[in-house]
Amino acid sequence: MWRVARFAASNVRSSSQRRLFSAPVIPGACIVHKRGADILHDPWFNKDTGFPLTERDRLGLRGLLPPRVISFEQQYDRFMESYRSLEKNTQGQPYSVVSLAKWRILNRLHDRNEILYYRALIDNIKDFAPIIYTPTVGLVCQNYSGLFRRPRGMYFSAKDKGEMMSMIYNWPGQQVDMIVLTDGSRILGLGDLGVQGIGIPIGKLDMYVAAAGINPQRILPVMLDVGTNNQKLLEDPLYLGLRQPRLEGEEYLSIVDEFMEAVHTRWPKAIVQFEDFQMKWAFETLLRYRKRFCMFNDDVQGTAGVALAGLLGTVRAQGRPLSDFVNQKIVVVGAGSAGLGVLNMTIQALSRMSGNNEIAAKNQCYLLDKDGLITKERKNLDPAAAPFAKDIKDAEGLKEGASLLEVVKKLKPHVLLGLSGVGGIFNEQVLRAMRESDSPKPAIFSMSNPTMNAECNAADAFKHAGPNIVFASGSPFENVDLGNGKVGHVNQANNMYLFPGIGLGTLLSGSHFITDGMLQAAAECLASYMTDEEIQKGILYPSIDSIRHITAEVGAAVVRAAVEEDLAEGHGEVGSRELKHMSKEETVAYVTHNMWFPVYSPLVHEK
Ligand SMILES: NC(=O)C1=CN([C@@H]2O[C@H](COP(=O)(O)OP(=O)(O)OC[C@H]3O[C@@H](n4cnc5c(N)ncnc54)[C@H](O)[C@@H]3O)[C@@H](O)[C@H]2O)C=CC1
Ligand SMILES: CC(=O)C(=O)O
Ligand SMILES: [Mg+2]
Repeated sequence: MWRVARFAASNVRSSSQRRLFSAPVIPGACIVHKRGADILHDPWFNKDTGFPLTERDRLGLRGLLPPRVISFEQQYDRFMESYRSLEKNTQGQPYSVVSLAKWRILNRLHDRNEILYYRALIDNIKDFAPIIYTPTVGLVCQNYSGLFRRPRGMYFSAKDKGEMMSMIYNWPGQQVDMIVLTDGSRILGLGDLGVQGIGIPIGKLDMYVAAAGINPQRILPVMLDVGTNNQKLLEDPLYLGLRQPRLEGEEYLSIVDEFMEAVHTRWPKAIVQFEDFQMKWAFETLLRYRKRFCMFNDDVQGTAGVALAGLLGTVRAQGRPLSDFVNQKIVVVGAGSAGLGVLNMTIQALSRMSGNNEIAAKNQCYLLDKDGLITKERKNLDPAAAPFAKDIKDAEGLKEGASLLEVVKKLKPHVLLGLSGVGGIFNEQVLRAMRESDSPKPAIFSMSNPTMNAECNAADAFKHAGPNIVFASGSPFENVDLGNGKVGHVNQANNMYLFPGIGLGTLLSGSHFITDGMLQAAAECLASYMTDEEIQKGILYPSIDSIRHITAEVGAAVVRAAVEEDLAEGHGEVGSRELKHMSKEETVAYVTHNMWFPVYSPLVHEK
């Protein structure tokens, strides 16, 4: 059962209290095995002009830097000034020019000085997330081969078969906690981008550092390059990946198997997040590895929890008790890894709430793909979508393959949720039809990324579907001015609100697996986070400014779920017994205490 009491408990926190949250600072000394110029060229240790004179002496840096020592705060201000002047100078230029220029300046800092980079990212997450994450990261992936200056992360290709166990030891970090892995086959809604998809693990891991406080020396973005079926890339002379069609079947799986074994051998406790795999491999690898390794699929499982939290929020926004969730008619558009993940978790929740009545739960939900409404009459029905296909007798007179417009007109759904990757399919007619929804506050979730692939934009949603809707999108949009001082609030329904907490909580619990119970606890925590006052205004998710706070809470919920399932073996000095005896507040404090925060720490040289 969903623990409804938690929703009431959430009301005691105000947004200002959340903003006051601050992470613990003061890390100890940091051991380096290099000296002199090698340190200046290592972004993990480099402090630029910030090295104190004594440290310059100790590390053989004296004379390699201009004499004046600049404080961290001055360095920070200098960077932000140059960022703001770039913003000013590029005003009015096309989106792609401006955002790529912003990405370049951030990327240069990332390559040079990670402490300063991550501090700037954490302090300006609202401005910078759209650059290092969706939508700009999509543009960066599309242009990756041209933008490439330095490698980041690791690249395992089909040509490395048999070598991965030794290759994994080429990574310079001693310990890795968090890996984000892609094969580049479905990058956001942009399709197969081959090796260029490495931008996604990099962006996701930046969010891990910023939101979850994972130490950047312990993260590893990985590209599994098994070829690409993108003809344009195969013909591009600058393309940096393998110029061959994608491996399929056993050949493909043997590459992923070898990588997973290699990772597990070197870092048995590392957590692997699978990201942006095309649907067939997303499901197959999840099934194959989730009981053997500590892994999850973000698109299937992370997205599901975020969507479910939003759907529960829409019930509260209607002024209804949560138990009314069982009466919501939900239309999901897109039957891929994300859409099916969402539907699966939603049906589980509906079913629990209606006394384990899965049939009643399924009756509330409708699924469409590129060929329209999916029913049991569908020829060549995808086995993954089959459990959600409508029995034609329960389809309210709708036919197999009915169009989106027909479905919306007939059903008058409470929720219209897009995960199709197709920009603009919630067109004017569809949105107007949502005015007839049976809900006083219909929900429109346009969750596909990046911005161009969103099913509709925020302004159109409020304009055509009316001012009463609650709106969420996968990529950020500005709030909409509805006139007369009213604001149409735009929520960002993105898995970034869960995956950092899922990874962090799993790490700190010491669990070897990520179970449905841990994922459900993460989703419940997010769902209960918003106050009734916020929800009434149509605000379903926290502001990205408080992502570190929500991540600590989600992380703690995941730890506690692992403890409940007797999977928590502890982390570092904290053993399973201590975890068992922690109260909820103590667990949050434990998680918060373990979040890394960027400050310069004294460097100590060791041979
Ligand atoms: N907001 C978030 O947190 C997340 C958003 N996404 C976004 O969701 C989108 C889909 O991702 P996946 O499910 O992994 O992709 P996928 O390729 O596995 O599935 C896409 C689905 O959309 C369907 N589709 C295509 N054209 C359609 C149309 N005209 N009408 C209805 N359905 C149509 C396809 O038949 C397929 O079932 C991507 O744009 C991705 O960026 C994915 C994960 C998280
Ligand atoms: C957000 C995300 O994971 C996606 O669009 O694929
Ligand atoms: Mg993804």
